[in-house]
Amino acid sequence: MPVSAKICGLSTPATLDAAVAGGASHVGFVFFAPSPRNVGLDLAAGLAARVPAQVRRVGVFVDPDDALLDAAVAAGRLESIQLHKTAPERVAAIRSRLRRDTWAAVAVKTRADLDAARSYAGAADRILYDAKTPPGAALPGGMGLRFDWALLDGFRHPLPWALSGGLDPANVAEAIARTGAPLVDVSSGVEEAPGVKDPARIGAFLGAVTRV
Ligand SMILES: O=C(O)c1ccccc1NCC(=O)[C@H](O)[C@H](O)COP(=O)(O)O
Repeated sequence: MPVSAKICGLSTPATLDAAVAGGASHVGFVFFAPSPRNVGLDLAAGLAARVPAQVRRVGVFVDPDDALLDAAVAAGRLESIQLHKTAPERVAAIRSRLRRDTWAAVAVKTRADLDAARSYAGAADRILYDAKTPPGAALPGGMGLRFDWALLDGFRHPLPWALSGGLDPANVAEAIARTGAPLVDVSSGVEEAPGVKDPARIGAFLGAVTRV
């Protein structure tokens, strides 16, 4: 089964085009003002128009309100909603109201953190395992942090899932081999600076995934 890849935090036509050309299955647009990858509605609309039918547009949010979701879904023509720091009941309500493929991010540092994934069964369509960022960090994701992949050994995933956190062109093949991830997600590992994606690194990441 081929492994799918999401390139997250895209904010320019050139890097979006590199993700599409390299075979990304998903492209992510961040709607979170403190992020260096935040896209406004106009930018999201322009980027969304470049995405071909076979690639899914994912909006990335941190416990969003309905007004932001509605505006972003319309502007970015979002097919999937990725929710960080959002309680299961709220994830379920968003999924029910928007009727979109809905991902719940689970922040992982210890094995006990994985228990949170179970609470999203019936509420979300997919779990995104991501590295837990330190207390007080400005962002709950996109910080290039990795968690111990061995924590996933033997874990019974309650939903379809994806792996993220500190992935890059050099380690993604090992990550897939080690965890069996069906979908991998990257942001800072394909950047030259926070929020500045590098088309060559995007191509290298997707090439490494394709060769698995
Ligand atoms: O990327 C951001 O700036 C961001 C901001 C707020 C919430 C989530 C965010 N990113 C989520 C992602 O999907 C990232 O791809 C994931 O955390 C992995 O990031 P990285 O470790 O930098 O590859």
